[in-house]
Amino acid sequence: MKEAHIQLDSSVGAKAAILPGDPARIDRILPYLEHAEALAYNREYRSVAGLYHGMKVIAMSTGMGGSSESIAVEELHHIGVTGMVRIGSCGALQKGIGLGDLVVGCGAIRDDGASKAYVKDIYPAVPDTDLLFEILSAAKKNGYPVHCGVIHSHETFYTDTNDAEEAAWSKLGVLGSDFESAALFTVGRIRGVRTASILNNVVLYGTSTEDSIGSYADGASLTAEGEKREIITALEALHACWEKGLL
Ligand SMILES: O=P(O)(O)O[C@H]1O[C@H](CO)[C@@H](O)[C@H]1O
Ligand SMILES: O=c1cc[nH]c(=O)[nH]1
Repeated sequence: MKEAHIQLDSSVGAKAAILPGDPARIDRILPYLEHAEALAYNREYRSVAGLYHGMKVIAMSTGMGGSSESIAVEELHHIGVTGMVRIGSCGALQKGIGLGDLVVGCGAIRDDGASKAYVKDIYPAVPDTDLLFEILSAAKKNGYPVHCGVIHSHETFYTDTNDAEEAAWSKLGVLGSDFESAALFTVGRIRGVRTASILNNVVLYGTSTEDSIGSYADGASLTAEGEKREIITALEALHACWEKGLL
């Protein structure tokens, strides 16, 4: 039977998945896959499957926010996926993180709602160590600018307190903000799924979030390059784990 939201079942036969937020990003993943086939498009969940150096991989969008992310993780887990890497976008919280630089979370602040629905927020949101190691190895081997540290997953943007909260996290050395990584790490850990998150920085610290995200949507070149970097890094890392029999 097909999963209710992602509309996929275990006949896909993939252990690995890369997870952008935006359904449009799926088109830009396709050139990296062989024998790619469209699978489903229900709500925010658009999926394709293909081969990456012999490894079957699903690319599926998860939409915006921790609740959509948590449903994606649960339903992909039900159909047999054991390794998931988010390829998202973020806003930098530190000067010195350039547009298109990769921000890799070694842990995420659980300022979202979904992860708290699973477990008290004293439980840490951390990625899988093997996937994290392979991500950093691949990014460094390819010469990509990469920053690894604590990231902040928040629930939404337009609250009256968002700017003040981000300034406070910045002072504490947090690298950047997204919406979904904390839910991905938390639900992945609880369900025994390997997860990790690579974020393409689309907002320089101290600049307008809305304008910068608009430029990214319009295909601005530095952030388009960052997106290519995160796709390649995610596929290489998943493949390395798959070859080692970890997925
Ligand atoms: O580009 P994606 O992967 O959606 O990631 C980021 O962009 C969205 C906000 O613009 C949020 O989902 C945030 O996490
Ligand atoms: O500034 C940003 C950009 C993308 N996603 C976020 O959560 N924040």
